[in-house]
Amino acid sequence: MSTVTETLAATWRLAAPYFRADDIGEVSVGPLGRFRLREKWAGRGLLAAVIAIELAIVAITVALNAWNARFYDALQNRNWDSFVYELGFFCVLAAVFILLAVYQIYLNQWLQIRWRRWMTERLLGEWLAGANHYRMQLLGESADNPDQRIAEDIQLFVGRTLSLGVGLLSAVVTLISFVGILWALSAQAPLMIGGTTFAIPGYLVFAALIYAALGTLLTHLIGRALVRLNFDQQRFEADFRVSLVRVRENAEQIALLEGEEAERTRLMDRFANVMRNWWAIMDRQKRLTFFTAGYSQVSTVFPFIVASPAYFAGAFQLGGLMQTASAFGRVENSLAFFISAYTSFAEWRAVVERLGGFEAAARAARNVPVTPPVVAVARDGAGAVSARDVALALPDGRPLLKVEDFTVAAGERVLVTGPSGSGKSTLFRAVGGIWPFGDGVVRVPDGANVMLLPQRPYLPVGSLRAAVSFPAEPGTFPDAEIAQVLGEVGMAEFAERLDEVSLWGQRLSGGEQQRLAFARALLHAPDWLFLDEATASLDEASEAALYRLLSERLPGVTVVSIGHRSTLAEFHGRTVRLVRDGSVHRVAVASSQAA
Ligand SMILES: Nc1ncnc2c1ncn2[C@@H]1O[C@H](COP(=O)(O)OP(=O)(O)OP(=O)(O)O)[C@@H](O)[C@H]1O
Repeated sequence: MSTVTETLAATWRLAAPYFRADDIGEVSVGPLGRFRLREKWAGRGLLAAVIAIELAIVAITVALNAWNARFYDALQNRNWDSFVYELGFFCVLAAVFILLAVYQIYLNQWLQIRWRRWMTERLLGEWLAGANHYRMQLLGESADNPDQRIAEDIQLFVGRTLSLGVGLLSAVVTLISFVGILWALSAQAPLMIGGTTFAIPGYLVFAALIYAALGTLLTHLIGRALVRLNFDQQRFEADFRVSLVRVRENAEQIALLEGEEAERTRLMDRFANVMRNWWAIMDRQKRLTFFTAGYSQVSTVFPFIVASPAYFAGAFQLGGLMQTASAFGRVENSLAFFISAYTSFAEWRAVVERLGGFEAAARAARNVPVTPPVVAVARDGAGAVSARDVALALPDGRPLLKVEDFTVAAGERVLVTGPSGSGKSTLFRAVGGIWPFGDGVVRVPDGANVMLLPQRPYLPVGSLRAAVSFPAEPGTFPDAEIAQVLGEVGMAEFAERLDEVSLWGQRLSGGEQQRLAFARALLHAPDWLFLDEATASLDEASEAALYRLLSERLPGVTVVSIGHRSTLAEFHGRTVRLVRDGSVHRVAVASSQAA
């Protein structure tokens, strides 16, 4: 757990960039129309308005406090005119207060959504840029559950930072204003006990300060464990949710393997963490509430107890007593800001830590490809993809594959084989530029249009058109062209259903998904096509048909395939094998003849 200064520093790092953002945003101000201005000015303007309103509200509470004295004096003196006048005065203050309260929330929410949109865009950028999301996942735990970070934590961060920040400001200003008032009241009504006057300047202030400081300290001691507990709760909830999502995504396999019981047990195990932590939170919360509830009850009468000797000694009227009680309450309230804000403060700290951790993980992942030793991709391969003296390693540094010479000239067709786990897919990842772990340079021709088809193609949720066009936007390819390639890969019946929205990744059979991936390749027409067991789910005849289709439709394309089937060799000019060499594998035959 970080210290308070670390939390504040982390908050600053997270929050400040928005208020310095130079991108142009649009602000619509009701009937005044729309304005285009830099986002930082929209943010700063809204923040200034929120703060100004908060300060105006404090000014109204000060005015109400003075009104208290006059109003209760009017009641005590049975002064009708004064009573009516004060009622009118109150109505004016109340009307202004209502207006301020409404716009305080409205402008606050406006700022929240602009700030959140900006942060979401930035974090999404950091996460998705240059395959960073993939590297972050490889690097491990510190960036767990990015969905929660981006969807939930940003919202909480913006909301809590504003409410705590503005609340703190309001508490400080209120404190200063009412300490002044209480000080003046202490002079007006000195402390009298048993007929003796004690000349303690500002005794009401000290009574309020000691009372509130004691409350804050005890709250901190009882409630501080909640920081860790809230942090863990969010994590356990997210783990549970992710496990549920995985069941949904793998419903078919779980059903076929009758793995429901195992899944139920696993899910309930995850939920047990949620429960255990929840019980710990309940226990802490109970102790804290015992204290805070008791404290707030005592607070109702405490100022009267402190000020009553002066009242009963006749040092001031009912108005003075009520004003004292109200000022006392304000001082104590603003000092005890942390008491009521304790839980949200704890939650906020947890959010700041998670977001800070996520940003740090994104930075670390971004640095991996630029901190040697790395596997770099140079776009200077003269007509060939080549890896010479490249060592591929696992993310933890363990060596995986030695590549003395792996060269594929443009137009070649090469099959890569080797035992499971020898590093074939990892070799492709290195060529694709997403595997920086290891040492050496992979050279790819400048401007080469490379496409990789994995065994399980990714099909985004949406229309079939979007699925087949990915990674291009739907609409990039004319429907007629999509229909044609679908027909060519043996999926003619789907040409009518391009608008249909579905979880295509779950609905289509494994073989259909692989056909769809080939359709995608035909649409994008790359110069270099890397197929990682991309036909493994198809029967041999269909596999042969797809390879023949590739030759016809993309005659110049270079094809590098990973595959285990011997029948694949006939579609390739040569085979490259990965063989075991001690504890690692190496590319053994750089250019054997076709098997
Ligand atoms: N993110 C990772 N963290 C740790 N180990 C990994 C990671 N990714 C891959 N590996 C390991 O690296 C080795 C090579 O994996 P790779 O997928 O390249 O093998 P492969 O030759 O393509 O295997 P297969 O033929 O079974 O698909 C495997 O032992 C795998 O467990």
